[in-house]
Amino acid sequence: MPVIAVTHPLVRHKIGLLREAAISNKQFRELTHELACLLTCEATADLPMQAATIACWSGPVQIEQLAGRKITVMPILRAGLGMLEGVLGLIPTAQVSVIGLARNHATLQPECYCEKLVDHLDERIALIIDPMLATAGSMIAAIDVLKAQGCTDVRALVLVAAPEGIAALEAAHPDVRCWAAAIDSRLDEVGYIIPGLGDAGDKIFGTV
Ligand SMILES: O=P(O)(O)OC[C@H]1O[C@H](OP(=O)(O)OP(=O)(O)O)[C@H](O)[C@@H]1O
Ligand SMILES: O=c1cc[nH]c(=O)[nH]1
Ligand SMILES: [Mg+2]
Repeated sequence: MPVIAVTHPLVRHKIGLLREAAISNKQFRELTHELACLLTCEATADLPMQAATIACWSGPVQIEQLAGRKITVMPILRAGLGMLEGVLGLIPTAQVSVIGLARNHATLQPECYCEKLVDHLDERIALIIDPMLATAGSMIAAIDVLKAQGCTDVRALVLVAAPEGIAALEAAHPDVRCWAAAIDSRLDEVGYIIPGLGDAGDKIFGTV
């Protein structure tokens, strides 16, 4: 099942706070940051571990370390930037691949205006971050870019997903798992998620 609803009580509580119409930019940013941390825990729960021996104060001790492939985090500009520090706070050695996608308001198709990827994507796990999965056009375009560079383990973290976007993502990239803090009811006639959050980019950056 590519889209996984995260049902942790802290996630459910914070998503509820995020829906408040009168929320300030500061509060929206803070909650987005906190939710990104919580989603990161869920999306990395199966990372492989390896044993190592270190010098502990009491003598040699066997510990566990993260093993295997390195991670790249890919924020989808702009709104994905609101989740970046939350992910990097838990995975500080991750490298960041940036993609700028703006949804055309008439066609709802994503238009790419920036792409700066790290190297060796075929050896990395990718965590794409974006608060909103609406039609999923933006997420699918970001995954297309990563797969074209050979990335084989792509994961996505979103705050709110619409059923229409989930269906489109599952059809386009059935191998990609997506962790969502909430799955909402539907899209409206102009492609906004209902009940949703409104325009996440505007709320994070203070634009209208
Ligand atoms: O699933 P989709 O239908 O593609 O819609 C979701 C996209 O729309 C929003 O970005 P937007 O294009 O508004 O850009 P912004 O982050 O700069 O505000 C959002 O952050 C997603 O990237
Ligand atoms: O509901 C939506 C849909 C797309 N982008 C947003 O920021 N919000
Ligand atoms: Mg926007």
